[in-house]
Amino acid sequence: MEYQTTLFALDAPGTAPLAPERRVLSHGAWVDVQRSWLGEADDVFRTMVDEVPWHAEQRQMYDRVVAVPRLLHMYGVGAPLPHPRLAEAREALSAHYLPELGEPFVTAGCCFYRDGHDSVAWHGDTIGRGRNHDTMVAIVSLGDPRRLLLRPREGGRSIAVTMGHGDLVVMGGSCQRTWEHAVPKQAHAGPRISVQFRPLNVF
Ligand SMILES: O=C(O)CCC(=O)C(=O)O
Ligand SMILES: [Fe+2]
Repeated sequence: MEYQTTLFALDAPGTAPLAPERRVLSHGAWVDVQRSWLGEADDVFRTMVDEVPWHAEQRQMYDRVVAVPRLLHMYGVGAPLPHPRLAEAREALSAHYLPELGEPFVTAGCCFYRDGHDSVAWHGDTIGRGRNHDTMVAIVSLGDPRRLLLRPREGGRSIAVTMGHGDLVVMGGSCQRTWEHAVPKQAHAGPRISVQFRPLNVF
């Protein structure tokens, strides 16, 4: 019986068919959202907590060195991902977005937000191609829900997208250069992992 269950689980498609809903923003930016997309999200989360070689980073802020408030690991081009569902997810995203993106997703940047104190400040992923060209960053979220805030660089109202367990959120078009995003601190939050799939030369 155990054996059968395992076989079925392995046979099951890892991810639901991709049919995200698009929210068109100003300046040629957009976000796609598909709730509960990733298969076996619980198992992917647990595996990542235990097996990703998480490390802390520090950065210079004016005259001080401060801890980056989250743990990080980057799976570069060709690096095996820590769970087969993630490899499937990347393939499915590459296939679905290829006509629009023109290239595959090849890297997987991972962030571990240990609790509500961990966060990421306002920024765009503008190192490399995202500085001057349209591109995409596809985020799979695992664990506790957190808010992704987005705001136009020129000023204007921000929008919030809650990223829940297994949800897919794709930032596309000019989003990295005409908008900024952040994951703000919040009073109460359990652990959350974010996996960000990016094309070559987008950081
Ligand atoms: O936590 C997230 O999903 C977003 C992280 C992010 O924006 C980044 O690492 O560039
Ligand atoms: Fe980012």
